Amino acid sequence: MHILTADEMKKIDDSTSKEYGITSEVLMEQAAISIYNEITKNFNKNTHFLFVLGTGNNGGDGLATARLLYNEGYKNIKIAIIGKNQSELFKKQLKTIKKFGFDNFIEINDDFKNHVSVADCIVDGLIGIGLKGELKKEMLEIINIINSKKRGKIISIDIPSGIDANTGKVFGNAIKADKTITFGSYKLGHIFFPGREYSGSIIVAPLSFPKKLFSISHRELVTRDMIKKLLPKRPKFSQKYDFGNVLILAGSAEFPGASVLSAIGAQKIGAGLVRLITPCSLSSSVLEHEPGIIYKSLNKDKFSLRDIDVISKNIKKASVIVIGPGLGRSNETMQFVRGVVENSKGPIVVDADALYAVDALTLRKNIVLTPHVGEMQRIVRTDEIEIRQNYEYTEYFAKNKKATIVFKDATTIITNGEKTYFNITGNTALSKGGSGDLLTGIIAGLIAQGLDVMKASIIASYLSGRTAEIVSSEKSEYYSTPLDIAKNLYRALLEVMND
Ligand SMILES: NC(=O)C1=CN([C@@H]2O[C@H](COP(=O)(O)OP(=O)(O)OC[C@H]3O[C@@H](n4cnc5c(N)ncnc54)[C@H](O)[C@@H]3O)[C@@H](O)[C@H]2O)[C@@H](O)CC1
Ligand SMILES: [K+]
Repeated sequence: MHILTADEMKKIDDSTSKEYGITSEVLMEQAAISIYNEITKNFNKNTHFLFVLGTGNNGGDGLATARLLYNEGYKNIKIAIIGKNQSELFKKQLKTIKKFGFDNFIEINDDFKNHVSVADCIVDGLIGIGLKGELKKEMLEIINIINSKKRGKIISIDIPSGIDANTGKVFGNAIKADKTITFGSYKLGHIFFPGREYSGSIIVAPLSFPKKLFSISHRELVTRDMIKKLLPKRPKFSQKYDFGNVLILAGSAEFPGASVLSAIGAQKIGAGLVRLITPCSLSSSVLEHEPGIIYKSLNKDKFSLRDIDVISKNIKKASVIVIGPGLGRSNETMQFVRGVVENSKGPIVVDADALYAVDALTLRKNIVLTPHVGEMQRIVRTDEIEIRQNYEYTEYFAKNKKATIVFKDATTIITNGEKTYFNITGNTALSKGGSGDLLTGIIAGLIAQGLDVMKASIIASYLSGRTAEIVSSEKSEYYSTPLDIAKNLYRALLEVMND
């Protein structure tokens, strides 16, 4: 599913009406019917509704929904309207609902708090994708009153009022919805925090927008359907060399564990051969976890440039190289990283400590960088808030450097600067040392099976996140470890395969 900016949505709306003859009135009626259907699934005719509406088309959707409910015998409906400049569609909807006999409009005065507290369901149609700048004071006060409500549910139309549809940022304050019903497709504000949290559960009502118009956006959400289509095939008539050869250059005396998790990740996702080379010896821990991993130690503390000669055959044979987990950041090791990248033309996953060498590397599209927030912040030299809420930085960097980036965060961004995918599976079970090393291994294991770096990164991000959700539903997000996730990867895989 494509993910849109507010402008892209407006363009689609415009084309649907001008080129395809499905007018904004029709779309608004469809929007209202979809909200009505959702409401009537969950609330009966005795429900006390309060519609809190602005005077733009978001408010117009609210008026049309209230009218549908009223017309079907939902009698306990109050409508509060905030603002003066009514859009044309809002004006029409106001006339229409009055024609149907509805007249229970309430004022925003001292009584408003009481109306809010007795409502079983508040429908928020204050502002949708037309939000401009910081919220006006009156709007802020209303949102504060609604958010301090102790009981009942809040449903937002299109996007919680106060959330910027392009970034997910809160403009002053925003409605904390239990559910949001949006139209056509997700907006960026639904999938980036804090907007993602304020939206509650999200329902996308398709309306009659022609599907092909959505290709206006180069951004997509990673979904299970997508993963099902992308998973590499495993033909029966095959052998291990058909599933690729992963070379993992990782670990140091100080950080031995990371390399093991990467190797396990590559193997458990189906790579034919996984070869792990570490500077120091950790044979018992590798073999304990997975005897199938081919393991070699160079019997030293850390990698340095001259090790390239020792492993050059392995570099040549590899279908993909992983470099970085647990390497350490000494100058010698950074030179080693550069040497490996310069000595290979194939795909490389550059992670963790190896990311410290990025400035000195000549990148290319088949090199994947997998930074977390701190690493990304350092790579693009900006502050944390900017980088987490501005996917465009990441896209720009990928385009400029001609690399593929997997920016690991609560909403993961996977981009080569031309196409961008957002993954929203996962939870805090992944906010632990080691989960990045595992992800890196999974990405490499998929590349080894013949996928391009973007596809491999999309699948790996989805599966590791989904496995974290499955495992933590039994063991909690506190308890679940990267090794638990590695060992349970098959459950997310089977879920996709059997879907
Ligand atoms: N785009 C589409 O394809 C469709 C849009 N529809 C609805 O139309 C909405 C967009 O309508 P509009 O473009 O009229 O815009 P909105 O109704 O989202 O917002 C405009 C209103 O918000 C107020 N406002 C904006 N910024 C403010 C701020 N900082 N402080 C206080 N008030 C502020 C404006 O004064 C105006 O009243 C969508 O969110 C959706 O609900 C639906 O009817 C279905 C089809
Ligand atoms: K809204």
